[in-house]
Amino acid sequence: MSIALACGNLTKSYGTIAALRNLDLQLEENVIYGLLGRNGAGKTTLLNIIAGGIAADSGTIQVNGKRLGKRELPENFCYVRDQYRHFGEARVIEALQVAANFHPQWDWNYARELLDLFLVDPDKKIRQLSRGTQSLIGNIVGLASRASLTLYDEPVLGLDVLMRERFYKTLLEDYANHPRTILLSTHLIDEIAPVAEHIFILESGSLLLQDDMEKIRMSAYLLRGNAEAVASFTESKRVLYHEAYGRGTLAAIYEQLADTDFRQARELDISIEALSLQKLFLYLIEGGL
Ligand SMILES: Nc1ncnc2c1ncn2[C@@H]1O[C@H](COP(=O)(O)OP(=O)(O)OP(=O)(O)O)[C@@H](O)[C@H]1O
Repeated sequence: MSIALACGNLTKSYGTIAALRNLDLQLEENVIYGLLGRNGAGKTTLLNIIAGGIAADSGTIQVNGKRLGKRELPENFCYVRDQYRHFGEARVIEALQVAANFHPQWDWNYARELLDLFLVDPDKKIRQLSRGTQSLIGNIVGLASRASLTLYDEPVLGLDVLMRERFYKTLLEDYANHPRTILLSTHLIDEIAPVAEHIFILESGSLLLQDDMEKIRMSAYLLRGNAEAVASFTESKRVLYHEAYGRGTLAAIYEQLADTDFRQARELDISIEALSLQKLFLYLIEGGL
């Protein structure tokens, strides 16, 4: 696998606020990534720096092995955020024409299909559209640009559940036919779990956890049982969070469990339940590491 994007030791502060702290992050070619983090974790700052919108205080960004200069844009990339509401008086079709000029792999047939699919009237003025429909224009640009590196900042913000599902389904279908590197930042954590192949969790400008979604599914568990039994079971395991209740203990762990572990848990009368990505996120943030 080759590396599409590598951020090395990125640091960015706004006055006394450290938005990114020595962040290292790599994206492999043709993988869908999820970027999670609570408000103010540094997600938008990271995406803006990669997209050349703001400069990092220090650190490097390499795209396909080539180091980017300050505010230099990656080649063949697309950054989708809520900028379309600033197009105000322009019509949807005019905004797409502007986007098409910037993206060498732009597919007009596909863009028209997407306008139909997402029920967006190309002749409407952008200011006449609802907030959710304005977000959809960005998503149409992200899809139709077919850029080899696409960054989405909160692409489903303001979309109803039907349009969110439709967006993720369309993204996956198009990605299967036109593989590319995609980084999606979102607060709707459980919706990203079936879409992303690898997850980054940012907290206070640093990576708290990153792993393949498959590994996360096989490693995030919630245990409940007698306090001593849980303590003995988790002795050499990565415990994210634990809490006493009555005479028992609840523990969230991050560890791939073997058959022998499940057998031991049964013998110790410990219940094991898989944690959703959202629950894992909550325990990580609440419990630290
Ligand atoms: N232009 C700015 N001036 C001052 N502080 C800023 C600026 N932009 C971001 N910050 C601060 O930097 C930190 C990271 O912000 P950032 O917008 O990157 O977080 P985020 O993870 O995208 O948050 P959210 O999920 O709420 O959009 C926050 O503490 C924020 O207040």
